[in-house]
Amino acid sequence: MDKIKIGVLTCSDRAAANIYEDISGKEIMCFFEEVLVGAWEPIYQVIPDDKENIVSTLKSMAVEQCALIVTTGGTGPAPRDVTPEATEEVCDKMLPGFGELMRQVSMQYVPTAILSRQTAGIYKQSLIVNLPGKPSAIRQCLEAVFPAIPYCLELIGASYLECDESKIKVFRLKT
Ligand SMILES: Nc1ncnc2c1ncn2[C@@H]1O[C@H](COP(=O)(O)OP(=O)(O)OP(=O)(O)O)[C@@H](O)[C@H]1O
Ligand SMILES: Nc1nc2c(c(=O)[nH]1)N[C@H]1C(S)=C(S)[C@@H](COP(=O)(O)O)O[C@H]1N2
Repeated sequence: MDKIKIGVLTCSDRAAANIYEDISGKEIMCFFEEVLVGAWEPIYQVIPDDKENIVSTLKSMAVEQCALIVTTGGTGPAPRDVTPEATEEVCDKMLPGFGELMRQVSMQYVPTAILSRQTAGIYKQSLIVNLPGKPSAIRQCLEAVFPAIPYCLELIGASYLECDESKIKVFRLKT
């Protein structure tokens, strides 16, 4: 069987300029390494907070057949935070429940969770999910929304994600 491709896109001026190491993108890959069973490969990029660059990178990851594309960073209210706008520009359909749930869960950890405009949506046969830039936000958000991701990928005709049920429970409709 072909390896499932997962796009990991860090949107950060400073990580892209090597001012700090991109810990958050690596944390996303660690999470998938733990919960997925079976072959998968990351398509990983670190780019600055530039809307046109984010739009074209999301599209090229979809063309490379990434079933899932997870972004980190650029979801806040600062002038250069444009990841949600780029995601909305690319997507055919938005899935606002992802952002709603991630903000709700994040509020248990930080009161500033309300500042993230993170969202999710479908572009062709790829699911795009935005996460905040903070390394600690990665697991808090992914653990909350991941259970719905395998079924979502099935509904859009993307890949079948096999998961380690001892690490994470996922929802699938019984057929
Ligand atoms: N990819 C990352 N890897 C490691 N630490 C990060 C990353 N993104 C953000 N951080 C940390 O979280 C803090 C707050 O992130 P901030 O919201 O300023 O980042 P951003 O807007 O996503 O990225 P940047 O400001 O570099 O363009 C940063 O000061 C940094 O310590
Ligand atoms: N789980 C979680 N969510 C979080 C945070 C966090 O530390 N943990 N940081 C908040 C802060 S301080 C900001 S400004 C916004 C946007 O962050 P971003 O621009 O790095 O994406 O995410 C928010 N959501």
